[in-house]
Amino acid sequence: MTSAAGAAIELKEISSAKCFGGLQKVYEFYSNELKSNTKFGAYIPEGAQNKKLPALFYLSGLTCTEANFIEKSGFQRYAAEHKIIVINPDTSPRGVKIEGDDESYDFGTGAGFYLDATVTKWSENYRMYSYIVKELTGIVFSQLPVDQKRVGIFGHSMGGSGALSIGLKHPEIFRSISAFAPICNPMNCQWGQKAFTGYLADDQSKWKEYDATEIAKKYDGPEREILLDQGTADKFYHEKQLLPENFVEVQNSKIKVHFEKREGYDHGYFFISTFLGEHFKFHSKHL
Ligand SMILES: N[C@@H](CCC(=O)N[C@@H](CS)C(=O)NCC(=O)O)C(=O)O
Repeated sequence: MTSAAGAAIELKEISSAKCFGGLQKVYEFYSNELKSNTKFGAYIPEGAQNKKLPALFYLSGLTCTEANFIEKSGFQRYAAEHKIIVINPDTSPRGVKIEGDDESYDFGTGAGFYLDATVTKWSENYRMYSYIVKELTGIVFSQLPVDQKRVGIFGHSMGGSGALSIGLKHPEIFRSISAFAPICNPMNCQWGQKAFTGYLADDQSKWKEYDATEIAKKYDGPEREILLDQGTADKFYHEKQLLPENFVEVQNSKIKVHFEKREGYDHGYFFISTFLGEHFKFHSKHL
């Protein structure tokens, strides 16, 4: 979808609250990609009335809706300080009732994995990749005061996988990338193998299209510095669901990874909120 098409989509404002001088909003609309209603958060700092501001898209992890990041991270303080609009979508289609979509926390509802499913049962609705890259960007660029030339992406866990893969696949949209405890090499971990088998069947060439480490190996776009934070007490890191070292190893002349291991931090929002300020500083420098 282009931003012109995005302009025609009607957004319903679900809530709006003043926060650090700006407004934390939640919008809902009917997504043509997800064939269902979907919500997203939009934090608009003070000052956006007069000029267009840079924007950051934040992708959440397994089990999250748009609410987790809005309510638990405290990001609004940094977005207000750096004057950055923050957009955060849901993690899957909702309310579409596909058999099996609620059987586990790591597949189906709350676990869209930011890909376009090819398996028939899921392919009508589970199109989170196209939703983010085409539809949501089209809407945001046409309806919110965003400077399209200054847009970055970040995320957590499954959303970190989405941020790394979408950011590297679309350097023309996203100029800066960072991630908290991302699933870096989904083809080689249980979460990823379960999701990719379910959504994409056995075609490994399709899997590679959504695997950040595989995408990085082939990356030939503009030079990118990536900030990657990983807590050392993260149980999913120890269970080898995240595999950040595999991604770091692929660094080349085009991709430089700032890999920060954070002593004693786990996988949750206390970890995210502790290092969020550094991520905003990082994006602000690159946008
Ligand atoms: N529910 C799962 C873990 C899922 C999980 O940790 N999700 C992370 C993203 S991967 C999250 O952000 N959860 C929501 C929250 O902490 O608010 C479990 O019990 O093992």
